[in-house]
Amino acid sequence: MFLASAVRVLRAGVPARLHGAGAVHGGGGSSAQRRWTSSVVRRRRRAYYKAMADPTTSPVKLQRLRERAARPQYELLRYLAETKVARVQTQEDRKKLWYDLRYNRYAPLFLNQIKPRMKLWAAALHESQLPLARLPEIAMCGRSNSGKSTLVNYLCGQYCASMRRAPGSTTELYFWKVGRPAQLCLVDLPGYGFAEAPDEKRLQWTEFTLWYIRARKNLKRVLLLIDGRQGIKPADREMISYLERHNVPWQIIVTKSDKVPGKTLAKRITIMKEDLSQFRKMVREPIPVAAVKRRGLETLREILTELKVAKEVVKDGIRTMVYDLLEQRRVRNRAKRQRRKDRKEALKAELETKESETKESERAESDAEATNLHEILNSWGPGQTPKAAEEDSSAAKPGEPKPAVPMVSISLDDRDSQRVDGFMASLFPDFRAFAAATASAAPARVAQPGAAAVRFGAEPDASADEALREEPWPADAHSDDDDDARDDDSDDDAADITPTVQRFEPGLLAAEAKPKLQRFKTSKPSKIERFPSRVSILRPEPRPPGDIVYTEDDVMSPADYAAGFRRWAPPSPSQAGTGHFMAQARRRFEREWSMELEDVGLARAGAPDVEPKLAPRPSRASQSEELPKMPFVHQKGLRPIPKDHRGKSRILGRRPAKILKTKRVLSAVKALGLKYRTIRRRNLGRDLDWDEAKSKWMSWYEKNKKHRWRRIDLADSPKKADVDAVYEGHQARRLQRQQKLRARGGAGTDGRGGAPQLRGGRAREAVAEVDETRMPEWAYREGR
Ligand SMILES: Nc1nc2c(ncn2[C@@H]2O[C@H](COP(=O)(O)OP(=O)(O)OP(=O)(O)O)[C@@H](O)[C@H]2O)c(=O)[nH]1
Ligand SMILES: [Mg+2]
Repeated sequence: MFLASAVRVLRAGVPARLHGAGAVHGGGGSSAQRRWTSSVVRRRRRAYYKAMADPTTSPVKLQRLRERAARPQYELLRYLAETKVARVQTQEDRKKLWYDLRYNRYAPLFLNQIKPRMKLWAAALHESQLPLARLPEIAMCGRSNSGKSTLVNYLCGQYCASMRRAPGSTTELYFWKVGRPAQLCLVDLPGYGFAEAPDEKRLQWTEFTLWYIRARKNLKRVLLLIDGRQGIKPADREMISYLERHNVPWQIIVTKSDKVPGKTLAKRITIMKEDLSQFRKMVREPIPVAAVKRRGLETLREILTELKVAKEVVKDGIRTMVYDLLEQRRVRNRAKRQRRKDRKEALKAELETKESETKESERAESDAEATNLHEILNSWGPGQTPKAAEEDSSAAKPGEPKPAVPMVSISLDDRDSQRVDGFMASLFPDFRAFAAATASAAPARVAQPGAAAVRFGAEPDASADEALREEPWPADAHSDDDDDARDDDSDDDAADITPTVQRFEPGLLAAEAKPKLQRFKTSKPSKIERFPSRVSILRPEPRPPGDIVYTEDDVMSPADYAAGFRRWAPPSPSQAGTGHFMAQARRRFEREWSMELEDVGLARAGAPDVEPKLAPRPSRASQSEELPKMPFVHQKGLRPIPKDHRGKSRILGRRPAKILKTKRVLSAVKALGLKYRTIRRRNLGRDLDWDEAKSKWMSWYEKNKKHRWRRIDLADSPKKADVDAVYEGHQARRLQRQQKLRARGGAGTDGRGGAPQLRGGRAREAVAEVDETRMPEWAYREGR
């Protein structure tokens, strides 16, 4: 009695009783209970430590012992008890679940949308088939049959991705856009490990999946799905180390939690946490979910909602939401470009103001000079620099003849040109004719803005003109250092008096008057980098050649071995065994990535990479006549294709599907379709029993849910109290039936508690009565 109650407490996994008044921590409960529990735990721990010390213990056994001895985290137990993710334990919970699944509408809130749309965007098995990197992507990754497609479906409350009991249902990368507007992309990856597919295909998708995970830039997170019943397997560890190596953020989702008792699940997750705490790219702790029971998905939805794309851009007082990564990037780049442009313009404006200031000051100086031009010309003598002339003029005696000026450089602007022209003409009568001749001889003489040089002299000299042409006019006679040298040169010219007159040309000056802002010219890149039109890849890394599955990071070095790390990886190649390395790695890869299947042992036995353990039982047909080994439907019937005739025979159909499991339909009612007959009834409820009315309601719901949601909203759903009554009725009838069977079976039971072995007419009777969905497990097993 006491033992039973203690077991019930443990099974229920109720934290209040277990820990608050707990069996483990003490306090509350009877002392006997406390002693009993702790001694069990102590015994288990002792067994675990002993097994650890023993080097011959297999890792599987060690793991099992560790799980038994582990103490589950209190928070986890609490979470499981609150969310009811784990296997149901009480009748009340079972009832509630049954009701929820049957009658509660499933319209989850995900990405702040009710039952968001789920649209297939692309199915890819090659780089060129990948969709544009427009949305943040979340990849579902895990071994085959771990429930990836199911999770994608149930997260959105839709049933778009195909799910199957057999592993290998997903053979391509499926990109599902979620939401309207789409805000997230869920990627359903094919599973690794054993799958019902040819080896070549399997390796192809594994390789492409690995490449995708490594190279996709907008992959925000990888959800690594672990089957709650099996825990982390070597293949999962390999995947984790792969993700760590390539810096991909990941987190673990423990699926099919509804199949594991709460306490076992809590222990398993506690151990998982302990083992995985060292990995730096694990973004969150493992989350248990039971997708088909719709439990524990809310937590995951919240986490994924954080990763959705929805950026707010406010411009000119208008708020816009951007639901696209590329658009986001474009907006960001545009803003960046605008900032750069603004900065450039500010700099330009600053420089212009500086330049105009200098120009102003120069003009002020030149104006001052121009007013004194007559005085200067009168005061300067030949062969003198203006400076010397100034010095001389101070010492010159009044009345003495002043020397002529060989050359003067004066800053002028085009308004002064007329004045200068007239002035020169007054000085030299033949100035105009000479200037016209010079202009026609050398028309393109470059004049500099803000500065004009005037040379005075008796005769125009061709050689001097040549010299002038060679020597460009100073760029800026007043500011640049290197132009001082040129000034000196012109002084030398002045010394061997070759005076010549150069006409000041206002037109040229005006054309060149625009300041050239050379320093703002940025060198443009020869090739403008654009977004790639289809794929975006983090690095332009080449795909690995088809055959290489392992790199040196994948192997276990002797140092690793000594430290006890990465025991699951193949050993690194040695001097002696280099040639065999790849073959060995491949073999190991194949072995480790094959998974333990839940209930398809038959398929496993036939799989090419595993030695068949059991010979398949010869069927009656094969005993009587020899069937061809590879039957193809041929023109002339079922026959194998002869090797040498390949290509000549016409294949009309595919090989028949491989049967993984045969399930006997024991319910005659169901087999004959009596209950679910399709005869149409006009009756809207009268004369129908509850089951019929309910199925009618459900079919009406199915028919209307797509386009007439409002009608459904307005209609009432079945009342819980009625449903409860029906459920109770079910249970009672079932019990009755079982008792009847037991009583009738009597001697016919197989000694295992009431599984009857009936023959002939009685068996048929029983078959007609027993509901198939409620049959115990033994009824499905092979050979019964
Ligand atoms: N009880 C239970 N069954 C589940 C759960 N999730 C998935 N399953 C079942 O597991 C089986 C496999 O599911 P899938 O979603 O096809 O698995 P998968 O990982 O996509 O498999 P592959 O595409 O072959 O890699 C289906 O029969 C599902 O009903 C769960 O949370 N609870
Ligand atoms: Mg799938």
